[in-house]
Amino acid sequence: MSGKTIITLHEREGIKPLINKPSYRLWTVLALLCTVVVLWQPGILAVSAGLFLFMLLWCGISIQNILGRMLLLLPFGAGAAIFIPFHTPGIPVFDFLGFTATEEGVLRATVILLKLVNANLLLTYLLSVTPLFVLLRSLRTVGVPAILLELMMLMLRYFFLLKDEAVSMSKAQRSRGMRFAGWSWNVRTYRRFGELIGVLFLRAYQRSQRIYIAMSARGGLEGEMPVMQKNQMESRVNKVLRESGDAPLAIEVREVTYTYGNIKALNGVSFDIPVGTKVALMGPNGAGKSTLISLLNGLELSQKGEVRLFGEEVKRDNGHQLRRRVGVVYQDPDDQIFSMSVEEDVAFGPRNLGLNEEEVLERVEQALISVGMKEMSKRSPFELSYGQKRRVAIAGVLAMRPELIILDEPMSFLDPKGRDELQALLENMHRMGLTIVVATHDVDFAAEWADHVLLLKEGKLIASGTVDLLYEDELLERASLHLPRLARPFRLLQGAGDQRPRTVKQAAQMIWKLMMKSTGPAAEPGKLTEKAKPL
Ligand SMILES: Nc1ncnc2c1ncn2[C@@H]1O[C@H](COP(=O)(O)OP(=O)(O)OP(=O)(O)O)[C@@H](O)[C@H]1O
Repeated sequence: MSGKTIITLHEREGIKPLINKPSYRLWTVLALLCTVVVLWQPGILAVSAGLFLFMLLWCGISIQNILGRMLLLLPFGAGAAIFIPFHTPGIPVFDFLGFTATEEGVLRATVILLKLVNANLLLTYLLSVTPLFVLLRSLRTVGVPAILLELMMLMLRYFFLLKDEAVSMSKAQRSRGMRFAGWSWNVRTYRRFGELIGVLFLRAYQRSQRIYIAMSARGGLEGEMPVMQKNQMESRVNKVLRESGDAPLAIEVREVTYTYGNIKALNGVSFDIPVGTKVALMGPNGAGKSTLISLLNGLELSQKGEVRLFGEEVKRDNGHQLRRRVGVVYQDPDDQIFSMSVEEDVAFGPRNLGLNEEEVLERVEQALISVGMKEMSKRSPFELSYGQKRRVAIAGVLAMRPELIILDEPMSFLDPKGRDELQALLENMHRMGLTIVVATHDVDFAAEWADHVLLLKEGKLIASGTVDLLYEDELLERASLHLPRLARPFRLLQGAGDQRPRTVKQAAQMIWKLMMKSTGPAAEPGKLTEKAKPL
């Protein structure tokens, strides 16, 4: 453990907690703190300080860390050492600058200093061996109200958020030549610094709004929905679907319009998505994809038209119930993760469903296994890589066991291996029976993965259908997309322009067939067209 570390976010190797159960640890420290407060014998306090120091070293806490925390005592200790001996009546011992220190005063100052040292050692032990989120949870066992703990967690999240925003802004500004050199700042530097602080709070505010939406989407702000209620609702919806005799539809969007002020983000959009479909939602920047996602999740309500999820119209009063059947994974995982450990974060949604702790833990384990993050369950999410955070965000949604899952640009910032793994995970989720909607700009991924494509442009649905849409040049042009890479070589080969390989395997088979067909020298299939010939 580094000498700088004062609190710990996750369990660290090499640190022995001495008392394994965090709540027992907390109770023991509290009991010892009370004992230290009531003791007035300097001898006993000195011995206990020695014992606590030995205990800390035995636990594996570095001496730098202990000394670092002792420095925090300096202002209080100095106050006790300077004032108390001279202000306590009793037998005089020595004079200093005209003030007389008394025997009782020296004894009292020594005792107070020893008490401070003991308390500091105990708190160092507690904070060093107990991850912060575990500590906060164990405060429940000493009667701290749950709401207060939630508030503390959120405040901590806000603190980390500000820190992250400050670090990324400072990096971005320094990379563009900004410098805060030394103490000799000029007016321009102060002005820039002021702007920086203002923008920092604005960004943190915007991010906290997004976190609020993500919490709300996982039932965090609307109180518990008992599982019974959810089951009852499911059976009611399924009954409606059975009685209607239609193919079950996961999503029905009818003439939906949504505006921000005078900007029409969605304009008369209509489509149906049957249960179990893999949908790619595509379109250029500003097409209205994110707005549509907010409507599908019931976070926003359409101003005209209607949205139905699993046969039930999304309204203000049932939005939060339907939302629990629809999981959304936002583009930036930092908007979605707010708890102090991976497992706490994944457990957030199931706890809001009112499940018992055993079932919550079972769901958390399953969700973490399915995204390959079981090993990291105790880690702090804020210390993970971007790809790992995205997996945690997906696990958090999977643990809610939704029937429809919507992912906003899930491939962004992932390395090629991460993309392959995410695609495999999406396939897995689909096999589990989920309907999946992925908002993406990645045509190659959409062509390979999706069953159905929705093309949006300037708030209008310009096409809805199978992935064949992704091979229609005119549509691609209108939607600012390009032909899937696997199909491009075929456009350059005579007689093969209509080939639409979705996977590398299909492309290889098509090439093989073309090679088999190829016999004569002139216009045989598979020969390069004029366009493709080298000059
Ligand atoms: N909060 C907002 N206030 C005002 N206008 C907004 C707001 N959010 C989105 N818009 C506007 O609504 C339109 C649709 O935006 P939306 O974010 O839904 O598009 P998108 O397809 O998700 O874009 P991108 O691919 O860039 O994420 C855009 O013109 C955008 O400027």
